[in-house]
This record gives sequence, C-alpha cells and structure tokens, in this order.
Amino acid sequence: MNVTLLQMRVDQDEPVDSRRSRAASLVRDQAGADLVVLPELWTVGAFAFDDFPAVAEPVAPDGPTTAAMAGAARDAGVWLHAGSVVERAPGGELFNTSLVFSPDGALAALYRKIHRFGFDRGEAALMSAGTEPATVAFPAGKLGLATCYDLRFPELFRALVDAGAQALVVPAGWPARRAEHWSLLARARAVESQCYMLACCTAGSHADVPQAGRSAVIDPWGEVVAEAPDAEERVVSAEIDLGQVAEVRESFPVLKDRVL
Ligand SMILES: NC(=O)CCC(=O)C(=O)O
Repeated sequence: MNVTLLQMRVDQDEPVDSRRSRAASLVRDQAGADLVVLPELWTVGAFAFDDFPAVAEPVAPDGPTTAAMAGAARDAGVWLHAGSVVERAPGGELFNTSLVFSPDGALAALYRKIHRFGFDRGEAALMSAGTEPATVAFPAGKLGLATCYDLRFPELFRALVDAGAQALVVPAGWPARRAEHWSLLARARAVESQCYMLACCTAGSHADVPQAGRSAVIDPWGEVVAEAPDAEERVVSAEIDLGQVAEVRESFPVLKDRVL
C-alpha cells in the first residue's frame, strides 16, 4: 500500500483559512495513495497557544476542518489521517483531537491526545487530556493513533500493540531544537512495537518555534523507508506491506517475551 505524509509548512503569516484550503488541495493531489497523513494542529500551529481558543471548532459535519477534510478524502478517494485540530467539545473544553476519514468522507476515528505538552503551561494549561487510546481498522490492517508528545510515553504504544495496531500514526508539531529526539523516539517506538511508524511533522516556523520536519516512514525492523531531509514543505511517500509486521514478529518474537 502507498502511504503519503504531507509535511506542511505552518507559518504564522499564512491565514488559517488559506492553509485549510491548501491542505485540502494537497490531499486531493494524492489520489491513488491508500493513506494520506497530515501533521498535528496544522491549522493553527502546535505552539501558537494564544490562538487556540479562536480557532477551536466542533468535530461535527459542519466544523470547518472536519468538512474540508471529509470532502478532500472523498474527492481523492483515500483514507485520510487529517492530523489534529483544536476541538471545542460540547461542554466547552478544548482537546487536541486527531481525525481519520474513510474514502467516502465518513469520520472513521477520533483520538484525543492523552499526554499534553507544556508541563503546567501552553497546551497542558489550555487543553483537557484525552483518556482513551484509539485504533482504526481499514482494509489493509489496523492503525494505532498517537500525537506528538505521546511519542515519549512507550506505555501508550504497548496499549496500541495490545489492541492490534500494525502501523502507528503520529502527527506532530515537534520543534527543531529537539529534532534528534523526534527521529530517535519514532524509530524506537517502531522497533519496540514491531510496527510501521508513520511520523508526520510540520515544517516552517510559528510562534518563534522553528519546526523539526523530518517526517518519516519507518518499517517494523526500524529501517527508515522514506524521510524528509529537512523542515521544508515536503510530500513523503512510500510503499509499505503490513504483512511485514507478522513476519518480523514471527522471526524475532520479542513481544512474546514480555513479562509485565
Ligand atoms: N506538540 C508537542 O506535543 C510538542 C512535543 C515536544 O516538543 C517534545 O516532546 O519535545
């Protein structure tokens, strides 16, 4: 199957509406791919905390990002992991919520980020934490969902493996300053989970935080199959075979030796 990561530039001088149209058009350009992935909070920028309340939107057919991404998935005929949005839940709280659409434009899965970044500031102060790990079954296999800072918490990935995930999809807005952590942890989670890793980060710079880019497709043996070389806007595509997950787990059965 073909997977395509859209490493979009998220710069503060581009209005959100324009970036939303640009994202939809980039997705439409990927007709023929099986799965397309966008980064974390690409509408606003993961570090543009002051703007979160203004762009918060419901996850509903008429939420602007939900509507645009559902339409783009349908037009392109692809499974779309639309990255994440600032969700305003019915009770008024904000969540960092990832959305997955099927090729008919239906919302197939939603994941509210469990580990919020910022310690007692930023996202951690403004947003509520999700509580439920999420997977989504699609024709080729099962995807496990996580978002950015979640990558630092291996126990979440163990839960996704136990739920049957064969590919882990991690949209991110990871800063360039910790780019080595991003690449290292993405590979580590692939190796320890014996899963594909689809790690899609933003490019550009917003809120004075240059982004890491370096989006990557990593196989269940930990080999990097495709990777953006930098933090420019890039389309990263790879052919992957989810059957490799069972092969790696059979030929090197470390997951069977788990004790705890
Ligand atoms: N948006 C994020 O979750 C940023 C995470 C990060 O910067 C880090 O883990 O380092």
